[in-house]
Amino acid sequence: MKILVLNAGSSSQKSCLYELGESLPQEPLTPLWEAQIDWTKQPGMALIEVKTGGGAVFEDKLPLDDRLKAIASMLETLWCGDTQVLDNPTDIDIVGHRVVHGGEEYRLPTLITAEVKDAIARLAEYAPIHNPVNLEGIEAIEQILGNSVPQVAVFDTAFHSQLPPAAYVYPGLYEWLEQGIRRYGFHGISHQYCAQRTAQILGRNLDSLRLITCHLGNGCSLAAILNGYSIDTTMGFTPLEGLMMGSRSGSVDPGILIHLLRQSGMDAEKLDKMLNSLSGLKGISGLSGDMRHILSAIAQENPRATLAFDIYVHSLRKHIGAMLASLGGLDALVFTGGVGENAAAVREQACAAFEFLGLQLDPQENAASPRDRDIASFESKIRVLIVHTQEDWAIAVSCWQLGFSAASATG
Ligand SMILES: Nc1ncnc2c1ncn2[C@@H]1O[C@H](COP(=O)(O)OP(=O)(O)O)[C@@H](O)[C@H]1O
Ligand SMILES: CC(=O)OP(=O)(O)O
Ligand SMILES: [Mg+2]
Repeated sequence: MKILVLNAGSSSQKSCLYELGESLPQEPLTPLWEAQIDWTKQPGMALIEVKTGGGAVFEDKLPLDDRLKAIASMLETLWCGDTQVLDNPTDIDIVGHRVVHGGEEYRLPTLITAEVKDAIARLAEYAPIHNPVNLEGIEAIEQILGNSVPQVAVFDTAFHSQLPPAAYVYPGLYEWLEQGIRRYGFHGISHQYCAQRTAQILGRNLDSLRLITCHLGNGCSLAAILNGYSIDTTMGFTPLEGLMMGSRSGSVDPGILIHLLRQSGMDAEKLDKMLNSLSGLKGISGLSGDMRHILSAIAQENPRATLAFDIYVHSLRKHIGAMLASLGGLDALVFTGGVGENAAAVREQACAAFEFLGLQLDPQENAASPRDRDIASFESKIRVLIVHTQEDWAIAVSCWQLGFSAASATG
């Protein structure tokens, strides 16, 4: 089965093609083809990068005015040119999409229909920098590949759909809950994949493990995972709550928002932009939301970059402490996402706060940032792992499990 995966983020559209046979391999497969469009790296331009399992590469630049055209150009490299891996677009059996907000209704991978698309559009109100671009990917496939290929939405909220009420009900008005204002949690595809991979790496059963998974990418969240179930998480009704992030504030006193709204000239749109796009590492450093830029500015003794890093670590430690309390103990702390997998200084400083529990990193292993490895010292009472998140692979597996093929879907 040939499975195309689209993972749309606020700044990029990533895509992979996997081929899966009749049984699921133990380890994630390397995609036959991988591509990415970066919408923000160069102002006014969409940068396309493609590589194949066979080592072919392709790069292109298109004006940003027509995003659909850029997506079409990216997908064409599947069946044309040096990166060709398919004879024909109709060779694609199924397309899987990461969809960030699935609300209360969508708790399982779901075949996309007009009704599902309406729900994704409706929920864009709560995930304004995510759901619209997820929908854009779905509509691009409809236009480029037609309606005969089945499309599946895999929701980032799904893994957290069994949180206990005390973790998902906000202590505001009871009516909030009746209106669907509750904690949903996000990055579920990544948290679930990393939990399963951790159990595999440790040679333990997931159903007897207490884990905290730290997804630290552009967006950042933690999950407290008990016996394979998410029982608490730091993101909430929207992907804005919790940890300090690249350009998002994470949790701030809601009184600040009331104060800002009362100030002349401040409205919901401006607040949205301020909290989602101009805050976090970017807002504090005044430089960038990219941890690599923050670390190099710290090396140049930039005081605002240092402050941004210190707040990031403080927020991370504090929220790990909260997840620890929800779990009542911990077998392994897991780092994933671009920052979690690569920034040794973040892991070192976060872990230092938990030495009193007998958690101890192996400093050399930590400095080397190895993928899918236990980096705790031999004596450590809590294991610490780096797991390379593979959301696209997890989406492909969900599609495979749904058991669709172009043949069965079209009868
Ligand atoms: N070598 C590195 N050292 C520190 N941070 C890194 C490194 N590589 C990537 N990052 C960070 O990872 C972030 C992106 O993480 P990623 O998981 O790819 O994000 P996304 O949420 O877009 O999927 C970047 O903003 C960057 O700060
Ligand atoms: C849900 C979310 O924050 O996703 P991302 O980290 O991709 O922005
Ligand atoms: Mg991501």
